[in-house]
Amino acid sequence: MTPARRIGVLACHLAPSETPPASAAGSTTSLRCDPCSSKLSEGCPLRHQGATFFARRPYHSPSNDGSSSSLPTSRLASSFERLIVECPEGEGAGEESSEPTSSTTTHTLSLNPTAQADAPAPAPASSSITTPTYASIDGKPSTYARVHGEVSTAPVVWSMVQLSGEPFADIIYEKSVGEGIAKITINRPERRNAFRPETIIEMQHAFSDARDDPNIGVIILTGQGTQAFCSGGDQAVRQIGGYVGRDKVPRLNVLDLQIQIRRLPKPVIAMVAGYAVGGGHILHMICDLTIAADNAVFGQTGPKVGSFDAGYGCSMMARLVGQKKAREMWFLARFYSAQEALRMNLVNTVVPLDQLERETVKWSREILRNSPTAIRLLKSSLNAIEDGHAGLQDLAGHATMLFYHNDEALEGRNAYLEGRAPDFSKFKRLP
Ligand SMILES: CC(C)(COP(=O)(O)OP(=O)(O)OC[C@H]1O[C@@H](n2cnc3c(N)ncnc32)[C@H](O)[C@@H]1OP(=O)(O)O)[C@@H](O)C(=O)NCCC(=O)NCCSC(=O)c1cc(O)c2ccccc2c1O
Repeated sequence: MTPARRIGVLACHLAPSETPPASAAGSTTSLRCDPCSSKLSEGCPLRHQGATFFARRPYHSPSNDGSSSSLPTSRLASSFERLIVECPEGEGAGEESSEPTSSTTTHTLSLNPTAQADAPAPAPASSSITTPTYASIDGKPSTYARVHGEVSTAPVVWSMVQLSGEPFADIIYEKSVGEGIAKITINRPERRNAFRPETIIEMQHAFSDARDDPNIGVIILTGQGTQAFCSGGDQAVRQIGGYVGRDKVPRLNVLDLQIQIRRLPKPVIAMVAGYAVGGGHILHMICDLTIAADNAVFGQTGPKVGSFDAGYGCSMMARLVGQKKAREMWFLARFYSAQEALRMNLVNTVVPLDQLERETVKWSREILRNSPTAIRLLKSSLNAIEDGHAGLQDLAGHATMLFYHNDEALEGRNAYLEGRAPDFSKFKRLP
């Protein structure tokens, strides 16, 4: 029998005495296939290779049946033929261990009695798919990792958003149900998601809504389909002076969108499949993070089509890839694979195309766990040194917002409204 592969086993809180029953059905009803959510007990119809399984109950909650055992925080690996559950004697089994340790009990459950005994084991998951959330000094989960647990990669339930006014024609705007993620999708796949003035105006409305919605903490920007994130300005509507929309006014309004994304006090993640070229390449660079599918292609085309973005398109790029490489990208206008882009620091990670949204959502959820004010200030601070007066103005605005939560600020306002001199004497002048 080919042994089932373990993709990575985290701490399992099943006590050694709690041996899972020989039938998988009873013990695995709360476990679901990570990519497709099918119940482990029923088998994954898509037979995802090397899928991880995870328990749906929240971490550290009592089990639904009222028993006192805490949730198995394991990320369980399975080949669908068999499920291996490693149960350490104590807490804190090592992650990614290849062999059971002496303090580990291994339970093997037969999941699919009809499976071929000599069926090939699934390929091990690429390390880029399961971006490790927590490193530790000894391979064992740190206290922080145990408290926070793994980030869920369960699929998001998206709900379409329609704002007042005309329905969106060039974009799709969605929000996750019960989570703080918004997704803006350029929806012109027949033009490789090239943007025209109307596309940009719709994106501006959606970004503005996501900025103002206090429930939204992360925004994903992407393109419809797998062929392109965005191929830049629609050359078919480019005329003298800019790109022309229904109102016949030539515009370069993507420049306003760049500023909007840059100034938005929430992280924006570019989720890139296929081509991110021309003005589309600059859009992904402006985003705070870029998650690339392995079919992604990056590059500038401007010099080939008689255009250039000498604003963020140059300064941002030079910061990301360095001056020499930026000159290469612009002067030669070559295209670069996702792996090359990773090596050039243009993107944060590369994942298989079919894992793209899953990984992007995982990153989003990881951000959403953290302090929104810390994230807000960090984005502004990371921008500030590059953005000169505008960057300082943005950072200073956040300082004012925080000060407005403070009694000292309220004393000033109250004194004014009450027609008296403010008494700031009780506020300490800290070192
Ligand atoms: C993106 C491609 C490399 C994809 O190649 P592929 O072979 O996969 O697909 P096709 O070439 O057959 O494309 C399918 C279909 O889409 C049309 N299309 C694709 N991109 C565009 C586009 N940008 N504009 C208009 N139409 C586009 C294509 O014509 C096909 O249509 P059919 O009817 O024939 O089916 C490749 O398509 C490609 O290289 N595209 C052009 C990329 C490009 O040059 N973009 C513009 C760069 S300039 C720019 O974006 C820009 C915009 C601004 O607003 C600025 C503002 C201020 C300063 C600078 C700006 C700026 O530089």
